[in-house]
Formats: sequence, C-alpha cells, structure tokens
Amino acid sequence: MYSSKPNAHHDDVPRLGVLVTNLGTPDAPTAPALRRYLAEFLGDPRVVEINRPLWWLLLHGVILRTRPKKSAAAYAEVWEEGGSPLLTIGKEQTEGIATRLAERLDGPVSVELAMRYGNPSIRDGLRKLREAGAERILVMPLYPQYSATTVGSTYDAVFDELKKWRVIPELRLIGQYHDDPQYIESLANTIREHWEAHGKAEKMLFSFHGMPRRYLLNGDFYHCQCQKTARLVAERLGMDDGEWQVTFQSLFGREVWLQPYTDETVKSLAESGMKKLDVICPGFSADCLETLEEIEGENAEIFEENGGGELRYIRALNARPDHLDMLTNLAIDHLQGWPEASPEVLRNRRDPKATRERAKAMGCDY
Ligand SMILES: C=CC1=C(C)c2cc3[nH]c(cc4nc(cc5[nH]c(cc1n2)c(C)c5CCC(=O)O)C(CCC(=O)O)=C4C)c(C)c3C=C
Ligand SMILES: [Fe+2]
Ligand SMILES: [Fe+2]
Repeated sequence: MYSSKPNAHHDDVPRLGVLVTNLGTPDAPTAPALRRYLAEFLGDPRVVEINRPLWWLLLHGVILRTRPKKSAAAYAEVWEEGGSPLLTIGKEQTEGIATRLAERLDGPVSVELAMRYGNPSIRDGLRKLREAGAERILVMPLYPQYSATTVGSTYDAVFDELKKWRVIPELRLIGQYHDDPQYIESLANTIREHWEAHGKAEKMLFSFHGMPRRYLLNGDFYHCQCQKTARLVAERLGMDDGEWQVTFQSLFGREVWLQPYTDETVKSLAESGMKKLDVICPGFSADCLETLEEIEGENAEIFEENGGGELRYIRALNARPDHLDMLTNLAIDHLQGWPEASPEVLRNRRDPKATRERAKAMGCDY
C-alpha cells in the first residue's frame, strides 16, 4: 500500500517545498552512535563501490568493530553544546534560506533540513513537506561539486522514499553549483576578509574531500569541478599560479584516492621551510569533522611538527549572509519555469477556509 498525506483534501492549497540536504552526522560522539551512522554511510553502495558480499563482511567483521571508537574520539573534539557542527550549521542555513525565500516568493513555501545519513532523515523531511501541503519539491543538496557518492546518493534516498508514495510530487533537483559566480564571490570574500585580518600566507591550499581515483576514471567528474572552483576563486583574487594549489583530504581505506593528498602536501610544504600556510575547503558548505578536526586540528599539527609555522584554516561559508543569499538565488533559479498556478488556485490560496467548505459541499472532503 502506498502512503498518503494524512487528512488530504481535494482542494488543498498547494505549496512549494524545499528540501535542503547535507551528508549527515552521528547523533552523539559515542561509539554506539558512530556504529549506527557508519553502518548506514559505509553500507551505501554509492560510497563504497566494491563487491557487496565481500564489503559487507569487511564492514561488519572488521571496520565497525574498530572505527567507531576512533571516530567518536575525533567527533568529541568538535562537538558543541548544540550538537555536531554540521547539524547546527545546517539548521542555521535552512532557517536563513527559509526566511529569504518567504520574503521573495509570492506563494507559500516550506523548507526542511534533511541528512543523507542519520537524522533528520530524508524520509522524515519529505514527509514533513508533504504534510505541509508541498506538491512541488526542490531538492537542494549543499554540495557545490557533483559526485555520485554525495549528490547521486542523496537522489537515491529521495527516490527510494518517493516510490512508496501514492501521490508523487513534482520534483526538481540541484546537481551542483561549483562555478556559480555568487558562490565564487562568497569564497573570494571570505579569503579577502582573512587576508585583511591576518595578512597573506606564502601559499593557499584549496583542500577538497577525496574519493577513490577509480571513481574519476569511471566517469565521476567531481575532480574536474573541484579544479574549476579553485581556479575561478584564484582568478577572482588575482593569485599567481605558484600561490595556490588543489589537494584532496580525508583518505579512507587502502585504495589510491584523488591526489595530491592534503596531509602529504602540508608535510612537504612544512619541510620546505614554509612559515605560513592558508587552507580553505570550498567543497564543504558547512564546517564539520573533516574541516575542524582534520584540517584545523590534525593538519595544523602536521605543519608545525614538520618545521612549518602556522597553518591558518579559513572557515566554510556556513551561515554567512552572502552564502545564504547565494543559496536562495540558486533555489529561485531552479524554481523558474514551473507553470503558474491557475487563477482558482491563487484564489484558494487567499481564502483556504472557503476552499475547504466548497470542497466539503462537493463531497470531496475525505
Ligand atoms: C569511504 C569512503 C568515503 C567517500 C567516498 C566519501 C566521500 C565524500 N564525503 C564527503 C563529505 C563528508 N564526509 C564526512 C565524513 C566521512 N567521510 C567518510 C568516508 C567517505 N567519504 C567517513 C568514514 C566519514 C566519517 C568520519 C570518519 O569516521 O572518518 C563529512 C563530515 C560529517 C560530519 O559529521 O561532520 C563530510 C561533510 C564528500 C563531499 C565526499 C565526496 C565528494
Ligand atoms: Fe566523506
Ligand atoms: Fe579532472
């Protein structure tokens, strides 16, 4: 049996829904919470694309017995009063986008935050939008660069839920915004502000989350979009070629990942006698474990311990007003061209009570 909106009415006032998504995070910085989160994350065939039975044995037999404890300790270092930074920042971003959309759109709009893994789930986010009356839904993953492991997997989760619904909403999906001029400008703004406050370092690393190189060779163009984002920002700031470099972080497992690796680059720059290094992570729309613990924590230590001086991590765009304005414009761009509501629907929007009564009189109130 397919699921439906509870208390659906024939003449409900249609609403626009926006599902803002990100990767997701554990519910607590503890080993049991990490085990649940990692089982869902690493069990996703888009993330680890190898022979399923073999991976299941390795994941459940080895990785989920050892990694949760180690990861929980790392999460504990960045955990805040409100919870995981990815989630608290995600809530702020969602609120900011919702406020801006309500100001700028004529019709009613509901915005929900959902995470690909963990909570709040994509299933719950979509159901909340349905309950609010959303008949058209824009899915907006906050990943500037497309990758099958992130954006592709988010779409899987959306389709898996929607295929259980009786009335499937009209759907739009945002795939990437890696070269959006306002996104590039927001990154340039944050770098300019950093330089004004702290001066320029000898080099800027643009560090992106990595993935197995095999995924690139099999057609995932994430790598190319990362390169382009970095080049556009460097051009916007008038940086010379030697002043910046793209690297890839967060290596997992034994396979070769996208190179050069951030930690190895940081180490060799320190060994070369560099005293000031800036690092920005433009692929992360919100700060999280991978930026705060890995870059601002671990990599800063690597730099210092190998003879370098100071590694200065430049925070993600998070809930900066220019970022939220950019994301709102992006949503509005992707909402273009949906046919206007009929005059009757527009009338109903103004007077939903009368609409209900009319529907009831027609026997459409079920
Ligand atoms: C196992 C392979 C992984 C691939 C491929 C991968 C791709 C990928 N991930 C992000 C963004 C984030 N990843 C985060 C954490 C994280 N990533 C992996 C593994 C892969 N990621 C693991 C195992 C973890 C969990 C932490 C750990 O145990 O090390 C996060 C942070 C989440 C948080 O709660 O803070 C983000 C964000 C991208 C963009 C990407 C490919 C493009
Ligand atoms: Fe990751
Ligand atoms: Fe490439």
